[in-house]
Amino acid sequence: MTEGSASGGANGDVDGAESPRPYPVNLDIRGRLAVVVGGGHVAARKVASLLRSGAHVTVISPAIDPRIADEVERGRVAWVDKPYKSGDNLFAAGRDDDQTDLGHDGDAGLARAFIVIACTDDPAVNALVVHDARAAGVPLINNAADPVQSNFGNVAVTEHDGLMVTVSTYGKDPSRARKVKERITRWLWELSGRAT
Ligand SMILES: C[C@@]1(CC(=O)O)c2cc3[nH]c(cc4nc(cc5[nH]c(cc(n2)[C@H]1CCC(=O)O)[C@@](C)(CC(=O)O)[C@@H]5CCC(=O)O)C(CC(=O)O)=C4CCC(=O)O)c(CCC(=O)O)c3CC(=O)O
Ligand SMILES: NC(=O)C1=CN([C@@H]2O[C@H](COP(=O)(O)OP(=O)(O)OC[C@H]3O[C@@H](n4cnc5c(N)ncnc54)[C@H](O)[C@@H]3O)[C@@H](O)[C@H]2O)C=CC1
Repeated sequence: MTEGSASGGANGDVDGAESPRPYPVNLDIRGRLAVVVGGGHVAARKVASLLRSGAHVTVISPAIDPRIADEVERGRVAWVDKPYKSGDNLFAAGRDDDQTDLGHDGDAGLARAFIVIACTDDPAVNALVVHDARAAGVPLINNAADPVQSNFGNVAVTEHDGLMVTVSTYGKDPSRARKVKERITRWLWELSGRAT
């Protein structure tokens, strides 16, 4: 049984009134190591939000989206320029602080991560990353293509004038979450327009 599957995954099925809901929190991840495996469109979005929250981000992928490349260029993201491989010594290129030294020879590569997000376009690789992250004791694990394998889900976020509003569909309809978030954003701007 996969982690969290008893409740349909942390952000999976939440149908009946008796089903447990995901526990909503605001996490302090400043200075924590976040490893994103995959470097495409989805990775670019996750990297941006991890950076906004002050995480130290390492991306493992043979290719990266221009938005990630830009952050690598600016020294804000460490890039391990190769396909994911279990147990690799992932001493991150481009930054030598302890946070991105993911392991020495023999260490499980992901062991120092606080958050791991698997978002390659290969389901087998994503599943392997989730497996390795669990084995390494990583606290927070997300498979962007499979909520049932995740123990947390990403949410749509809008911020305005000291307010943060987050929207979730329990993993069921991410586009709906984005659309509702966009409406809330417009509404918050309208409200603040009236207030002034
Ligand atoms: C479960 C979850 C896992 C997680 O990422 O944690 C997940 C999973 C999946 N998303 C899929 C598709 C898309 N997701 C987006 C966008 C967002 N997805 C986000 C979150 C989540 N997505 C989590 C649940 C959120 C919730 O509970 O509602 C947002 C809110 C936050 C963020 O990513 O930062 C962000 C909006 C950002 C914003 O603008 O605010 C778009 C683009 C769009 O809509 O613009 C598309 C293309 C839509 C299309 O194709 O129509 C697929 C199908 C993939 C496939 O078919 O291959 C899966 C897999 C599956 O559902 O099984
Ligand atoms: N959670 C979410 O918000 C969403 C999730 N998805 C899912 O996320 C996955 C990725 O989608 P996109 O980013 O649009 O794909 P993409 O094609 O833009 O990017 C895939 C990335 O994975 C990398 N990759 C491939 N094999 C790899 C390996 N062995 N090791 C490391 N990196 C590897 C590629 O180099 C590329 O950078 C898809 O499976 C899709 O189902 C899609 C849309 C939204």
